[in-house]
Formats: sequence, C-alpha cells, structure tokens
Amino acid sequence: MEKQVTLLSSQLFQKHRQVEVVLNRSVLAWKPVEKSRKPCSGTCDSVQSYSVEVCEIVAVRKTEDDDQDAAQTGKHQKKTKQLYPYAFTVSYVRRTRQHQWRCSEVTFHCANQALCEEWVQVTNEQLSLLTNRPKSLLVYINPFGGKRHGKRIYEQKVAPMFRLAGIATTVIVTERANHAEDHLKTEANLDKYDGVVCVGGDGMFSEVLHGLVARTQNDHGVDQNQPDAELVPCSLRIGIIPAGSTDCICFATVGTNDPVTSALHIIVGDSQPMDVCSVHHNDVFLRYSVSLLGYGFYGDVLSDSERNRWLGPARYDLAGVKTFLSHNYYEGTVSFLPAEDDVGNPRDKLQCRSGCSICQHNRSSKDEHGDVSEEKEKPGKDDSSDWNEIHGKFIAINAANMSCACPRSPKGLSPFAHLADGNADLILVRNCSRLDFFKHLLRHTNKDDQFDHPFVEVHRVRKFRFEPECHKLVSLEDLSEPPTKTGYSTPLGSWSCDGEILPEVAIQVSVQCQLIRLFARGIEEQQQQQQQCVSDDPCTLCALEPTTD
Ligand SMILES: CCCCCCCCCCCCC/C=C/[C@@H](O)[C@H](CO)NC(=O)CCCCCCCCCCCCCCC
Ligand SMILES: Nc1ncnc2c1ncn2[C@@H]1O[C@H](COP(=O)(O)OP(=O)(O)OP(=O)(O)O)[C@@H](O)[C@H]1O
Ligand SMILES: [Ca+2]
Repeated sequence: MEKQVTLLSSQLFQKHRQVEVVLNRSVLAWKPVEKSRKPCSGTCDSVQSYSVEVCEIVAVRKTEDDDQDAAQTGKHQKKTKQLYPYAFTVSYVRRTRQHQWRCSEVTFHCANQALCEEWVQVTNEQLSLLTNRPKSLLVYINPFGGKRHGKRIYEQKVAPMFRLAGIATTVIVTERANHAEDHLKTEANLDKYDGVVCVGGDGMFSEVLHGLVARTQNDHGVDQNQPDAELVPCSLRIGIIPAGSTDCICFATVGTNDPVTSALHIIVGDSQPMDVCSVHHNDVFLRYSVSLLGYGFYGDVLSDSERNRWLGPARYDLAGVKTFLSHNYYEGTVSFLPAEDDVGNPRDKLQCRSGCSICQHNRSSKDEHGDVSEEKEKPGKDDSSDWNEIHGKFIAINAANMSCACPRSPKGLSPFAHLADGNADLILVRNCSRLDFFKHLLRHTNKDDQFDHPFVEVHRVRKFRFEPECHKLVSLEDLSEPPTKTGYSTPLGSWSCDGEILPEVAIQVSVQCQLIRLFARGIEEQQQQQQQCVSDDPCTLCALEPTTD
C-alpha cells in the first residue's frame, strides 16, 4: 500500500474543543486533543476520530465573519472567536439513509491568518488534482416534467451547490419538447463542457441521450441507420437531477431519486458506464433505450397515460389499472441472441452494484476512451445458428437494459439486470388469467420472484427482434366483438421505448455496450454507505446529535 505523506498537520479548534487536524493526499482527518468529548450516545458506539475522503470534499473556503457570527452566539463561542479569529469551512459528502447524500460542513478555527490560508490553499490544491471533476456543465431544465418543480429544484437545491464547488454552468430552460435534443444535435458548442445535466424525468434524459449520441455519431461519420454500425461512445458524461414522474434511470444508477444526492455525484465527478439499446425497423433507426422497451402491457399503459398527462405522475396508475382490466394480449415471434455464458443470468440474484464485477468484466473490451479493442468482435459471435425463436401470445414483452428500479418498484422489472454488461433481460409474459397476471405484477412490489411463474420466461440477450403476427391482424371496425372481449385494444399494440411510443411494431434491437457514461457510481452496498460519526451535524450512523459539550 502506498504510504500516505502528511501534507498538513495542525492543532486547530473545532466547536468547543481543540483538535489535531491532518491532511494527506486522500484523507482529511481530525480528532480531539483533550478528552473533552464524550462518545456519541447513539447506537454507533462512536469513535473519537473523524475522517473525510478528499475525493468527497465538495469545497473548502475561508469562513466569512458573518457565518462565524451567526454560528457563534454563546459565551464559549465568543471566547473561541477571540482566541481563534480565523476559520475555514470544509463542505463534504455525508451519507444518510437509503443511498441519500447530503452536503455537511465542518469549521476549523485558527489562531493565525497565515495558517488558515495555508489550510485553504493546500486543501484546494488537492481538490484541483481530482481531474474527473467537472468544471463546466451544460444544464437543461424541463419546467413541465413530473410535478412541474424542475426549475425550483434546480435553483434552490442544485445551483447553490454547483456554485460552492466552483462549477460554471450554462442553463437552458426548455421551451418545447425536443428543445434540448435539437440544441445538442446542432447548436451546442460541446467543447466548452465537461458534462450535460438534465433536470426532469426519464423523458428529459432520453432527449439528452438522443442529442448527445446523434451528435457524436455525426461528428465521427457513423450512420445510425445501420443496425450493425459500430457506434462511437460519447465523451461527455450525463447528469440527471430527478424531477420527473418515474425517474427510473436516476433511481437505478444512484439508488434514490433525490436532487441533492444527484448534484453531489456530479460534483465529485462520478462515472458510471451504461449500455444503450439501439432500435431499428429494417434499416431505419427508430430510437435508443436505456431502461424499458415494453410491448403489450407497458406499451398500452404508456399510450393510455399520454392522454392524461395533466394528471402528472398519477397518469401511469390510472392507465395501469385500465390496461390491466382490458387484459389484452398480442401474438408474434420473438427471436434473440443469448448473452455469453460468463455474464450471469437474470435469476442469479447477483445485483448490479457500484464497481459491479460483471460490468467490469465487459469493461475490458473497451479502453478508457471507449475505443473498441480487438477482443470485442469475436468471429462467429453473431452466428445465425445462435439465435433462438419463440412464437406465442404475449401479455407483455419487456426488454430491461438495467433493473428499472424506481419508487413504484424498488427492485425493478428485472432486479438482477446490469447497467453496463452489454446485455438486456428479455421478459416474456405469455397469455394468462387476470389473476395470474395480477400476481406477477404484485411481485414487482415485494420480495417474491416475479419470474417464478409458468407463464413467464426471462433471457439475458445481446440482440432481439420482434415480428407481430400479421395474418391475425384485424382493424377495430372489423371486430365483431368489442376490443376488451377479443383481447385487442389496437390490432398491433405498440412499443414503449423509455416512455416514448415507437412508430413501428416490428423491431430489431441491439445492446450497445457502455455507449454512454453518467455522473453516478451505481448503487452502493450497505457497508460502502457507512461512515464514521463525524460531526458538527447529527451523527450520520445513529441519526442522533453528537454529544459534544
Ligand atoms: C398491483 C400493483 C402492481 C404494481 C406493479 C408495478 C410495476 C412497475 C414497474 C415499473 C417499471 C417502470 C419502468 C420505467 C420506465 C421508464 O423509463 C419509462 C419512462 O418514464 N416509463 C415507461 O415506459 C412507462 C411505464 C409505466 C409504468 C407504470 C406502471 C404502473 C402500473 C400500475 C399497475 C396497476 C395494476 C393494477 C391492478 C389492479
Ligand atoms: N418546455 C417543454 N414543454 C413541453 N414539453 C417538454 C418541455 N421540455 C421537455 N419536454 C418534454 O416533456 C417530456 C416529459 O418530460 P420529463 O421526462 O422531464 O417528465 P415526466 O414525463 O413527467 O417524467 P418521466 O419521463 O420520468 O415519466 C419529455 O419527453 C420532453 O421531451
Ligand atoms: Ca445491460
């Protein structure tokens, strides 16, 4: 292990006690000098030393007199200020419950100005060595997404933190659908930025994804209409400040849909590669998908929900109940190219987590800049003899490129799907009774296995195709019985592609391994979440006020 060189070490004052503060290249640590501090009375059996990783420091700055005056009203504090008139404040990431991050502060008081300035300068020098942090961001805000709080969320919760972290921003409040996508495709001077941020829901993310991917392919002369084209990975990372109805992409990559947490992941410069499915109809490019490509049930839910946009997030629940009651099924043929053997399977209970080994395995096929190595295209990999074909009547055909975890279904549509493994989980729900389908749906909300039904099968795939059964097609006018009885709402149904209806039903889908990167790190394991009880604030672990005098 590399020996840590101490960069600075001083006795300073924090709150009402003297502390030994040490900074090395990776950690800022402090502990009380005298035994003035009682242990935390919470459950964490608190320790007497505190530490923050340098990569999780948001900012360090000289504490302004006003801040000190506001914080120091008591007798002790006034005395502290007399003896230690200079102070600096470190803002850092604090983990709270359920994957949420907060920005906490600790203030150290110094007896002399030079020492105070040295601490600010040396700590800032260490922060400037963190080259993965964005310095300049292009931000798109959808003022009408979700509950229409996007603009307020950005201005009140996110912008102040970006300012604190010294990130420059260009903010565009969208004026119409596709504004962000069009701007990215043609106008935006992307050389100026280290990343693009969308404030909104999955639909807004999809706009940024389409804008950035199209721009990148355009710049490299790649034709998106070619289903087998080798797409060029995007160099800019995408950040999502959740302010939509579902926020499934944010939830499944960060573990929560919380704007402050997302802003902090952007500030610390996290990077999470993500697969993107390209969807074609013959040789025409239709759309990209990162979350759910759903035919049958989810396609119908989406089509119906679009009519009730005014209802906000509740539109999905209303449409869900209506679609469930109509109990439609669709006939067709699904063909798929299975994943390689060494990437797990959709029921192996291996959840995709921060630093996921299954996704890392695939990382070896792309270098740091996303160039494809020779290893990637193995001869015969796409051999037509490897394709499987299934014909049937389906209530739902879902391709989950990632878990699709969201507040509605915290484990998601495919709980063990991976963000960056180069595969999608293809879920086929055959025609079954309403009761059986209800049981299947219910399992998305509890711990039971939603794939453990005789009418459900799930495959991990690199590519798939769908062909509807055309000879069965009838127009609505030709139906002798009402659609609900025949099981057809529209003859063909439709695909929902990350919340957009596709214009075609016969589609070819190919997973593009790690085409984009997000400002995220995947969902952290519980132990990664835990931290020491550091604190000017309530104790992170036991959620109690620390017992300082
Ligand atoms: C008995 C309760 C069962 C609850 C079952 C919940 C399963 C929920 C699974 C959610 C998966 C969401 C995947 C998200 C995809 C997004 O990228 C995309 C854009 O936002 N949304 C859609 O494609 C639009 C998809 C819309 C998803 C909303 C589904 C709401 C279903 C409500 C079902 C009610 C059944 C009631 C039976 C009496
Ligand atoms: N200024 C705007 N006016 C109207 N529509 C917009 C505007 N800006 C963006 N949009 C469109 O609004 C759609 C929905 O936006 P968004 O995803 O932010 O919210 P949502 O639909 O409520 O959330 P979710 O996609 O998570 O269900 C997007 O597809 C986007 O194209
Ligand atoms: Ca995947």
